[in-house]
Amino acid sequence: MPTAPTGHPVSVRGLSKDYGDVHAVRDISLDIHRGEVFALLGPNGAGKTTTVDILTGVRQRTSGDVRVLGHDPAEDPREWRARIGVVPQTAGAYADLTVREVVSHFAAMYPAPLRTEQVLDMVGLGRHHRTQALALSGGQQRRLDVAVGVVGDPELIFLDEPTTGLDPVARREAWELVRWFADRGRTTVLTTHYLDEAEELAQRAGVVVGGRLAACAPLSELGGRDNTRTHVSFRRTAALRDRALPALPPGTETAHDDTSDTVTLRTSEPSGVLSVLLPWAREAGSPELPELRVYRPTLEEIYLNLIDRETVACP
Ligand SMILES: Nc1ncnc2c1ncn2[C@@H]1O[C@H](COP(=O)(O)OP(=O)(O)OP(=O)(O)O)[C@@H](O)[C@H]1O
Repeated sequence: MPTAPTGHPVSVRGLSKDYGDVHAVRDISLDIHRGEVFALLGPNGAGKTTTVDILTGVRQRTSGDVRVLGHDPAEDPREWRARIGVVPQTAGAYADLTVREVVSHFAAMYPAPLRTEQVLDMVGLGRHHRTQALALSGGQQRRLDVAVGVVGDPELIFLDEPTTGLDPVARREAWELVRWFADRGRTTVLTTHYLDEAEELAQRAGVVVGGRLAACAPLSELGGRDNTRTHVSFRRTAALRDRALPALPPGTETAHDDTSDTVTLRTSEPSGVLSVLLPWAREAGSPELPELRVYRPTLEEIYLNLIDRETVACP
């Protein structure tokens, strides 16, 4: 049964999952677009793995409507399973086989798999193809999980924290692999705690908090990031402490952190702020403003601010 060409590879409406009294996923609505890398972000225990497990047919939902490549994963049809690739959070337990044998074994389950050697090279295990899987290091084992998950050349790939435990070189190899699939028009759902990884790879992200979708947007717009103001901050010297701030450009917001005695000015006119701030400091006998910083909030700061958001839908 083919997917409707206009349909999204993943479409979720009102998804909820309870484990007894624990409401792990609450009323999530989400569309993942064809060909995109979609990052699923959120703190520990937020409900990301539960969501991925439902989308991949590993767990049953409590309520809601879910379509993955046009099918309900709860029905788990065999030909549908061959079209998705899954790298679960927990590492696979491979029998007493070499790395090459493990990947070949999984490749044989798919109608049109990638070449085993190619996949091993892509995950950086080419040199280790004769090594017993049980003898691999933790990071190498993780690379083998990735190889097993993608060897079927899937249309849709679920990667649940694929780079946890990988060294920086291996992480970048994993990123290359995600990009390689994206270039082939494949769709990827990437769960990660690494915001730099999301920023490198994903076009859009959903932030799950307490089982709810707290934000869903292109990475560049997440949490209103595109509209965020520039922050101008400095530590007050004794000379500045008792002086009122100068007249700042209209709309500038002022905040003060008592612990560090730091003033932060949020503005859409950072040059205008500096042009009145610096003469003001000079006149006060403090020509250098200690710890002067001019910056836009990072993705991490935006993410941390999102934790208290209301539920949103993700069209
Ligand atoms: N099999 C289970 N039985 C009972 N509760 C569960 C089960 N699996 C998960 N939970 C609970 O459901 C909630 C969501 O867990 P889940 O593993 O989906 O979170 P997560 O966002 O993937 O977390 P992490 O980032 O730590 O992997 C947590 O409160 C967790 O304790």
